[in-house]
Amino acid sequence: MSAMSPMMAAMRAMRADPSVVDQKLTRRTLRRVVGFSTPHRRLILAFLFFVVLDAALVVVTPLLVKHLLDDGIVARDGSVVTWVALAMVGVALFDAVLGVASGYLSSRIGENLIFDLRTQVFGHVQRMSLAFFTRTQTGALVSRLNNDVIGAQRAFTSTLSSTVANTISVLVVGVAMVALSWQITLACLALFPLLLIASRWVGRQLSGLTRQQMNGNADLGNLMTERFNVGGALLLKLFGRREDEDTRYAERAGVVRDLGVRIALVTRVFAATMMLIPALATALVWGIGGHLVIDSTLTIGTLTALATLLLRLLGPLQGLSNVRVDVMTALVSFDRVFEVLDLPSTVQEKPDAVVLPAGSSRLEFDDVDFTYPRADEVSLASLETVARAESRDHVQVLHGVTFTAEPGQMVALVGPSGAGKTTITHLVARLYDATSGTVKVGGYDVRDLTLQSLEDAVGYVTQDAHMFHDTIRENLRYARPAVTDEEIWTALDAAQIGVLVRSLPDGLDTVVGDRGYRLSGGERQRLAIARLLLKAPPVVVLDEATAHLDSESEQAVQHALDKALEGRTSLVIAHRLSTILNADVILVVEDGRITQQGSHEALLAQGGTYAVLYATQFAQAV
Ligand SMILES: Nc1ncnc2c1ncn2[C@@H]1O[C@H](COP(=O)(O)OP(=O)(O)OP(=O)(O)O)[C@@H](O)[C@H]1O
Repeated sequence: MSAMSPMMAAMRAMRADPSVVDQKLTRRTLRRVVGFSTPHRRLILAFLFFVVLDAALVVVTPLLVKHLLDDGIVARDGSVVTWVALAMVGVALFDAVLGVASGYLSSRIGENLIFDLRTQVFGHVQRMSLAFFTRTQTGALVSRLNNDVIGAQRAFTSTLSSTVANTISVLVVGVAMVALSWQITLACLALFPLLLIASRWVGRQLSGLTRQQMNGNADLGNLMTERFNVGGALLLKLFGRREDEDTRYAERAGVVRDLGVRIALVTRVFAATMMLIPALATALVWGIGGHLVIDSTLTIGTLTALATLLLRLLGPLQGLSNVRVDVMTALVSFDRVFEVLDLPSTVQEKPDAVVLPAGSSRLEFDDVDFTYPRADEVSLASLETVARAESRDHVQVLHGVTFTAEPGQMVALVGPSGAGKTTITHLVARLYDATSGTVKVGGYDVRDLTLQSLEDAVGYVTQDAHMFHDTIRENLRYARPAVTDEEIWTALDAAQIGVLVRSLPDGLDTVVGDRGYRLSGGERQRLAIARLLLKAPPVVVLDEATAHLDSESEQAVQHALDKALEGRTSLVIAHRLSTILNADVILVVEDGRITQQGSHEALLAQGGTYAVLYATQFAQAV
């Protein structure tokens, strides 16, 4: 009568990992689960009402059969036969309607719950600091958003309904059977422990095998995502490792295949047992009952009803034997979702944060120290697989960084690789927070500002300017959704990429591939500059492309940049001679410290690191 067959439900429950029962579930988890269900309590109550009614209906048909046999057929009363047969039709119709109604309610509740959980987790994850994303494995996170959310939903639909339905069924059927013949009921019940032992054994086998199978499948999935993204596929080709990859994949796929066979075998053994025990019990009922009928202690109708009821007891009993694992599995899923929801972001907006006045553009670093946060501060161990080993403290990356960029000034950062230039730029828009010292925009400590107003004020163009897999138009509208096509073209022209976009057959509707891959480095950066122009922030942070562009694109990018930085305060990681020549202030970053600062001429006259850097990195471009 329930939507899922008892056999299927039992198998699913057994595949669940029994170790989940050992998990500690706090009252808090339960309270939160109840909290999530509260908005849907009316639906849930209606649903439970239907489930209970449906479960109680289990005994009606067998009792009708008894009536039909004893008072109709044996008593040779045709009207009873007709009446009972019609009643059976009525019960069947009623049951069908109940099934549809409870199915509808169950999916309404389940889908609402998935919706609530999904939107909350998505909203929360979006607001995590960048540190979280640098640590977390995307696959693990996506799986948490998809699988666990669905697992949690099960608690409310299948588990809740099957537990309630099974309990009611066992009670109602049990009472009916005892009322009909307590002797036969007892004899049958003696067989059920056998069923429990069998299902426990299969459960243990299956959960172990299933866990291995899930890990195996995850392995296969990871291998494919790593190898089949553009970067991985490129690496694979460049190193000519096709055969090795074939072997590696075949090995892992082989493990999954063998496990599949073993799981199927255990499942068949279980299915056979599930068929055998009811068959034995039925033989018992007919054997003992048959004698009782001959002795006239029992009517034929009662015996038939008992035999039918017996079969209806089996599924619910089986379901209840696994209820603990079932409920706990669902609750563990909730716990795993809550774990993500509870992870605080290291970059938080203060409750009394103020909005940065429009046009504020003075940028100031005052004695800023910075150490990248440790894994346990920003992420969940369960969302990263490899980084677990790393638990040592990170070394300090920035030491007492102090400088000011007055409104409209261009400040260039130069220094050896790994010196901390990118890290400095990350502190401006609070991608990370300084460990000590202050970063100010427009005279406000960035930690006192609303995140939105700070993000609106600071625009970034990174080296690997990311584009979503969408059209050029949509990628540019990301900067300002209300922008018109005309404004887009103006920005594209200013960024020196208008001609190229016009020459594309689909123009603004051209889809830029995953990570904007179909564009060259220079084109992608110019597109990113157009996006920045549309956003028009007063402060610009720019990481110039290191790749050598041909002189034409070099010039185009240069013009685009001139436009982008015009009238704005900018912090530029400089790789180009013209940038350092144009910069108002150049900061030389070495080992996280600013060791020299001043104009190009002044620094050159000072000698030291700058003079060396200039000679090695920039001067050959002259
Ligand atoms: N997410 C991170 N977690 C931990 N350490 C990091 C992280 N990002 C960078 N680092 C470390 O911080 C130091 C400074 O890196 P940063 O990227 O700021 O240097 P950079 O001067 O921009 O170098 P490049 O010119 O090569 O880009 C490096 O030692 C780097 O290993």
